[in-house]
Amino acid sequence: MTLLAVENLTVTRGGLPVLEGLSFTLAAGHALVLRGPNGIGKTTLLRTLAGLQPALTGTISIPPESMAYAAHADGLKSTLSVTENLRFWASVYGTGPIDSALDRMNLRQLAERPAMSLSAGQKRRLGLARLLVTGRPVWVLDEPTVSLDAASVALFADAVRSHLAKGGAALMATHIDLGLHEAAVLDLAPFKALPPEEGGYKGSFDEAFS
Ligand SMILES: Nc1ncnc2c1ncn2[C@@H]1O[C@H](COP(=O)(O)OP(=O)(O)OP(=O)(O)O)[C@@H](O)[C@H]1O
Repeated sequence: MTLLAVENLTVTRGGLPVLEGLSFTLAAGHALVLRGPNGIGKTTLLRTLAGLQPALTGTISIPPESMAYAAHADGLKSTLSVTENLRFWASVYGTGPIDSALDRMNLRQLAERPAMSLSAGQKRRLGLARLLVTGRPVWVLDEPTVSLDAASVALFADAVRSHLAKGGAALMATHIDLGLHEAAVLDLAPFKALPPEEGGYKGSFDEAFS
């Protein structure tokens, strides 16, 4: 079953297309890793899918509300404890107990600590635990393992696997090997938008006057 279908998408940054003509599907139980050099547009694509910016052209089959987006800013409430943060998110998403998220991301020992007192990697673990309480089927993750040590990367990979096993899907931009060998890879290089002088971006100035 397809959970996410993207068709002929063009995404922009600073008003200019960065990726164009992008189509792909993501089925239940599958993970897709976005690859491409710095600046190709991975973050821009994920932000567009998450509804944080509009696409220039194309269609996205599901609304942002079906996705759980996690990026560099973790969206944590710094004065709330780890437990309170997770309870807060569980109430926002209308889901239930947070115990399994605490355990899965190895946060039990830190449960009463305010988020602001956590290390960068611990904050990242809390950010990933948030995904677990969203109950949303499609995870959209931008560099999810930044600051994580090897043990935490393994915890994260386990959490993704378990999400896939329950019929979820994950789309991830990452430069590191997550050890998720079942994940497919989408190379974004062929979708790099051409600058207008090389025949790219059909909505160019000249065309507007033709
Ligand atoms: N605020 C901005 N205004 C204009 N252009 C921007 C802005 N932010 C980023 N860009 C440009 O948009 C392009 C796509 O950036 P994006 O962050 O999506 O790439 P990325 O593939 O995620 O890169 P990385 O691997 O370094 O995280 C880059 O060429 C970048 O320089």
